[in-house]
Amino acid sequence: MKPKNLAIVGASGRMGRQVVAALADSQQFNLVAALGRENSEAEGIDSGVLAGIKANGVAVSGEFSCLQKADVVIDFALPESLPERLTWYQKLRVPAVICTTGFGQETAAKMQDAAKVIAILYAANTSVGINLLAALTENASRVLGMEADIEVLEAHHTKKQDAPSGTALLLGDAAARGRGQVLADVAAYDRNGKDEVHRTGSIGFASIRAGDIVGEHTVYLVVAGERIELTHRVAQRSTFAAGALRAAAWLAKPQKPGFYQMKDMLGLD
Ligand SMILES: NC(=O)C1=CN([C@@H]2O[C@H](COP(=O)(O)OP(=O)(O)OC[C@H]3O[C@@H](n4cnc5c(N)ncnc54)[C@H](OP(=O)(O)O)[C@@H]3O)[C@@H](O)[C@H]2O)C=CC1
Ligand SMILES: O=C(O)C1=N[C@H](C(=O)O)C[C@H](O)C1
Repeated sequence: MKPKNLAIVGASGRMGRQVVAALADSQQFNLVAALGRENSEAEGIDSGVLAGIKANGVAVSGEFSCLQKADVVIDFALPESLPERLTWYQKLRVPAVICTTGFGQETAAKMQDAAKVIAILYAANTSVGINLLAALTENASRVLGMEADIEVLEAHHTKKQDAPSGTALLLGDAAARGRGQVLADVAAYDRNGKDEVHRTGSIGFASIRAGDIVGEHTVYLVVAGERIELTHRVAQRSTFAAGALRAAAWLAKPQKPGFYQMKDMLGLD
């Protein structure tokens, strides 16, 4: 099959560099644009060199109009400018795998609007294992019902800017759905100073930020006398890059405009 033209947004970041490195020997994709923040220190530097591989001839740029060359984009940039980036994807009709976490309701609504025009796959975590864990969590929560206390613990590196992680929210959402709740109604993010430290039926979140932990998540489902701990650990960031490329290949098949998640690609529903 003819290789697809791929653009990476957030090319200079920890994850962007992993994606660029993973493309070095790709038969599936041609890297056609490596985008980032305007006036970034990385602007003009070869994205291959930045990624620690040999030069690939694609320099980091802040010029989003070059997305017109792309069949699909993978976005691993930060949440602040995600609304503007979504406007570009929509305007240039480029399907997008969005991997950014830490954005609010308004940006989430903007993503749903864009998905009326283009295909968007949103993945808070592109690893296959986490998406299986979400399915297991939903199932366990369904079986245990309101009898279980459910808590999500996540651990990440000290450079991570959002908490709880997008993945913790994905898992909390799966747990809530499993027992017929809406996460926003039952989430407990901060218990410090609260009169009622644990509310029955709540889903609690706790975050660790330490050293260079790539990404670890555990869902606790605790009933009287026993507990289940569903844990996933990522050993290296290339796991996320591989998942994002798999999602991009699926989206560029192409898929119809719409909002997709990893579970759609993996056939988990
Ligand atoms: N879905 C998943 O599986 C995963 C998701 N993530 C998420 O991906 C995001 C990035 O993580 P990580 O790579 O560690 O973060 P980094 O801080 O290392 O990288 C962020 C990147 O975004 C760029 N950027 C910042 N602001 C803008 C902007 N306004 N426009 C375009 N680009 C911008 C930065 O450019 P510059 O260098 O110039 O500042 C940099 O290239 C986070 O939200 C993280 O939670 C992370 C891992 C896995
Ligand atoms: O910022 C990170 O590093 C990660 N972010 C994602 C999240 O917020 O869930 C996914 C992964 O755990 C790594």
